Amino acid sequence: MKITEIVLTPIAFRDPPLLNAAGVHEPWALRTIVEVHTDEGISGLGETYGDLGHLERSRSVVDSLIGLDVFALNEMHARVSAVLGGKTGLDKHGLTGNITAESTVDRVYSPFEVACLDIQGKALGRPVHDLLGGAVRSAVPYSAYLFYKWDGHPGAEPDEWGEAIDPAGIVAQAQKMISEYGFGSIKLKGGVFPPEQEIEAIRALREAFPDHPLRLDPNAAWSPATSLKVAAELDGVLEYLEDPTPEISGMAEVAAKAPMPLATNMCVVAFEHLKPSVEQDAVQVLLSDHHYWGGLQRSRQLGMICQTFGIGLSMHSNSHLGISLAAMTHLAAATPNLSYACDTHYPWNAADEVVEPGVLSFVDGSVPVPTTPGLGVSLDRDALARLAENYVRCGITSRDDTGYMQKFDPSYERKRPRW
Ligand SMILES: O=C([O-])[C@@H](O)[C@@H](O)[C@H](O)[C@@H](O)C(=O)[O-]
Ligand SMILES: [Mg+2]
Repeated sequence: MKITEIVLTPIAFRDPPLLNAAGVHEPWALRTIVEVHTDEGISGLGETYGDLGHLERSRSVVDSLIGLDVFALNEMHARVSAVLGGKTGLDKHGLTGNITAESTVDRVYSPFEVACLDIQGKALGRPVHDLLGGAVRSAVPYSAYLFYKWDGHPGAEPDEWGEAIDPAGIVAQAQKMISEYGFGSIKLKGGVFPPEQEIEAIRALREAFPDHPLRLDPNAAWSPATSLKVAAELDGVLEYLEDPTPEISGMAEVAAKAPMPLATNMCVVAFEHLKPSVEQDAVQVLLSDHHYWGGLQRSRQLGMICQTFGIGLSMHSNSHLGISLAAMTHLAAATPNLSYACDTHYPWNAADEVVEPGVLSFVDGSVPVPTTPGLGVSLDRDALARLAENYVRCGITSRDDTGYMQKFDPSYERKRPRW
């Protein structure tokens, strides 16, 4: 079954003013929707980043993939690598860590792989998780992903989530999200306020939700010494502490004395980072993410590597829509050692969905695994056209949380570590 055409559509969807260690989310989040068509009339979907650099790199490989068999995924990876020729991508916001030339290939390749698995599944009449070894769970648990936030974008009406800039606001946000989605675990995005305030927020969450596992992720905003102080304060409270400090060596220094496991989606983001991390025992839980670990099959291989070295497995998320949610759910369903509830930004962006309703839903904090052929989702063409129009009109071409924050606070600087 040969690839005859590939269509890449950049889109923009509304995003609330979520605060993080790099600044604040802009009013629009960007993604690219990938459609792969074949000579047998079967098409597949992928979803990836929308930043211009990534979009251009993705566009640059399209011609080399035309004519390829949709089962020839090793060859597809090799062709993407050959076209990119060692180019390395860069995230302006810097929240996804040390991107390398190899992981740039994996990032570009990923949505094409997902679309080909969607096609393979449709051709075989089997869901994508069957192509990954079969589901070991019928529903995938996700966590409530809390953010400090403003009540709305400056100059606009307050959004439905309201303000969250202190422990009471964070607890109220958790209550709303958990009552709507039923999540059974909670992650707080930190690195926004001085660590003492974020410790207070975690304590308030513990009091309000005595049985929910809790995580805190300051995106490397703390020095190793600050990280160890926070870790000692939150001993027995966190299931893991995510990226307290920059770099593998810094994480190793903290991990040697911290009472809880350390997790990352920043210092180990490419296969070449695994060896030094394992040698230094820097990370006890890895957050996988098929968008940058080279698609679903490579993420399964990552799962096996983690199992081999006794590293726990969780899943990272950026702002995303339903094609990504479907892919994440199939992958998590078919990854036996994925023992933590996955992250998802979905509640923040669900209002602008690009797939037809009915397949994906949250039941008690979990997404029931789709059982129909392929990913199980199809595009809502009207929504795609609307979101593509947003992209053209919104004027944003690369996510820039720091630049957006500086519009309101010109003295704001990005510092890592800040405390
Ligand atoms: O969207 C955000 O602000 C997050 O901070 C995101 O960019 C991170 O990549 C991510 O969710 C994380 O877990 O570090
Ligand atoms: Mg993180």
